[in-house]
Amino acid sequence: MSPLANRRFLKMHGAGNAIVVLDLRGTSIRVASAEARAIAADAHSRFDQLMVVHDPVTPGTDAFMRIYNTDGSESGACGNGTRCVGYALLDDPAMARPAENGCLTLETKAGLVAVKRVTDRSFTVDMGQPRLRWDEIPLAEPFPDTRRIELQVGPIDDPILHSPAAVSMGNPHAIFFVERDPDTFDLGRIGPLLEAHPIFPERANISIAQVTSRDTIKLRVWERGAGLTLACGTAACATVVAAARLRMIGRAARVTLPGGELSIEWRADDHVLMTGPVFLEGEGSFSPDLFAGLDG
Ligand SMILES: N[C@H](CCC[C@H](N)C(=O)O)C(=O)O
Repeated sequence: MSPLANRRFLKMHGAGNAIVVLDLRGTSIRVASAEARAIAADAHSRFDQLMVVHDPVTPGTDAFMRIYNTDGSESGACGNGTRCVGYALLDDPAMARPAENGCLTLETKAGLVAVKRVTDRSFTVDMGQPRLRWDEIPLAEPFPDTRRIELQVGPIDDPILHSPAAVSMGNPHAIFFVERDPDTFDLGRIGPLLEAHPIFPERANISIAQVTSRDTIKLRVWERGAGLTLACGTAACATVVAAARLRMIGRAARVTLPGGELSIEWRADDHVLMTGPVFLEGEGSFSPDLFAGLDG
């Protein structure tokens, strides 16, 4: 039987991004991709991202966090999920442990992030520094200027979308800036075509953004490994960085997504701060049946 059977999880969302939080600290259990897919497929534990909390690896950090998408793939970052983990490790009766001045340092395979409570249902995450060089994003070709890369959708002489910005927040993002409402684009059709485009050796999250003022952006996202979601924290961060690099905004903006609003600031020290809501929907435990017949 899977060691995940009967383990407790929190069902949450961050601005509509469906998140499941699982605490595996004190165990050597690792979640296999097939197990993550099985959890995502279950109505009670369906998620856009599964956030798994493990014992800390690097001294001075509070936990190591593994992040799984709906398709079982792993990501180095998840902004909305990190806020939910902040709630779980600071406020959940079973998961909470004392934290230095209410701030947690979490490690992922992409680096360190820090999360703290702002109010009982709002958290701020220091998402670290954006990665802007082509080989850090990564891209398959050496674009010297990643503020606009050569990629387009639609007829060569009249593209529907073209020249996206490329940014990594620990995970790869391509952001198309458009003049009209992002909702008028069929991202459900365009997203999967671009997610797996050869220019993105690790695939990519695909965003369509409209800068609506010097400090407001309307954003729609097709997420790598999860599809259309109601919000994507790292995409919001990547979009603010990209828009600031293109001088379309200052260094801070309110980003409106279908599931809610996130406040993003690209601080002068190059760290990107994201503030947004968390919602606890409930808790549950994984039925053993979920993992029946899974190999490995
Ligand atoms: N799908 C993303 C991970 C989750 C990002 C998103 N949910 C967020 O809040 O940042 C990826 O594979 O890079």
